[in-house]
Amino acid sequence: MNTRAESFIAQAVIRTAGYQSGFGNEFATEALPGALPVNQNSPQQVAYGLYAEQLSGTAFTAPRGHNRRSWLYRIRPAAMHEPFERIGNGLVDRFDDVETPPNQYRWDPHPMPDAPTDFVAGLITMAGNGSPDAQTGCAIHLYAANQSMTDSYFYSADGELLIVPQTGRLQLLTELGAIDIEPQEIAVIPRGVRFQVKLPDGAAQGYVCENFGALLRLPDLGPLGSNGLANPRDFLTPHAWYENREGDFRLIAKFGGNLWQARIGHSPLDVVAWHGNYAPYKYDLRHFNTIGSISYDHPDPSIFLVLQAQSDTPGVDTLDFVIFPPRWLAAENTFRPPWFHRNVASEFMGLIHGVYDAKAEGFRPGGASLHNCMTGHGPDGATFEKASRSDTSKPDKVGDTMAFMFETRNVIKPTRHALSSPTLQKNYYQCWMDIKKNFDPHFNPQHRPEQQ
Ligand SMILES: O=C(O)Cc1cc(O)ccc1O
Ligand SMILES: [Fe+2]
Repeated sequence: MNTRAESFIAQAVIRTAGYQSGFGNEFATEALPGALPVNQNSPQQVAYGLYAEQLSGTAFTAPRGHNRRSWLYRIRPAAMHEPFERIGNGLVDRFDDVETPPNQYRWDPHPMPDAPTDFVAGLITMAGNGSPDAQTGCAIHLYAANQSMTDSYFYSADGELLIVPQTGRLQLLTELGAIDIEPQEIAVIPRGVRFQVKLPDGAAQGYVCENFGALLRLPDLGPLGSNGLANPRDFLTPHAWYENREGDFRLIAKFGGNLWQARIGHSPLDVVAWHGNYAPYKYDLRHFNTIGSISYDHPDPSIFLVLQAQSDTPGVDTLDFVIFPPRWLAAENTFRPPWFHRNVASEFMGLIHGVYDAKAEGFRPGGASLHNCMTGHGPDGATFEKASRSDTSKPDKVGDTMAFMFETRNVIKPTRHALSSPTLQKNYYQCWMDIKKNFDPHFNPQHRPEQQ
């Protein structure tokens, strides 16, 4: 890395000291004073000799409440690069060419690579559904990287990227500014936005959900009222930041499920000013205002919904991002952990930190699990035994935890790699096999424990 590049990264660190707050706001930000045009988007000549460019994330005619676009004022237009050519996909894989068994699956964390590997080379597709062509569904990737990106830049034309770090901080240098995130924070990079990933800790691992469908948004709150869950002001978008850097660089695109590469003679992170509502953002999961039962029974996990991608069917999302944060359990005379269940939806889970309250052991931070449409799952045997005998007259804190779920309308299809990976736990199903038969046809209902 040359010193010039380093000085710009240092500048990025300074600029990220503050962010613009609010979800999907109309932001306006300039790294040089007066770079934004006044009263119009596309003047005949832009200040500082910049080029005006519109970046649209929704159809031009999408209703105003859903319409997302930004105007970028940049040193060179995004069109300036050599033609793209196919490169190897690495472990970025398709998920539609292997039959999906209706089994429960769980994986240990993926090992860190030995060879130098940056964020893009470190992507491992685990599962997915739908397709970028149909603009619905998602791909679920892990990443394991030990090298910062220096001379390459990346974007996905297939979907917006929801990045969930599990170990190691990330510095996301994007066209629209720089975002720093650490485990228990997330970031969303919109479809098409070019970026580079630096690793301030030298290595990082985590999860990425690539959302092919409608843009992620905050859910309606219904009877909860006007506050709660993820509050809009906690979503942070960077200020404009740019680098004025020339060299022999590579622009890597994910397009139609494949990786493509073009030579580019300058950094595409050259946006000096921008305004609009199509921009990357970060969110600290520890700010989630968790709502739960204070009477009896464990509620549906929809109360833990952070972000949703809506489908055309009201109430049915193509993708839900749900978290299971630290919280008090106070419900009485009830089985407090997640119950046994089967759903029409499909569930891919990850663990960022601590222990997940439905699984006594085996679900490791950095690992993953998959329970597809109508596949039976729920607490493991040990968790069931403990929770069905615990004292529910006192509240209990689930303290040391941060699990999450990518929940989808359609079946989540694991990739060939995921199904053959050494990290796959072959005996996962055993966690339910020791559940005791307690059935007693002579049980006297008069003697049952107190009910609601
Ligand atoms: O399967 C899981 O562990 C996720 C989950 C959690 C919960 O609290 C209720 C339902 C559900 O699917
Ligand atoms: Fe579940």
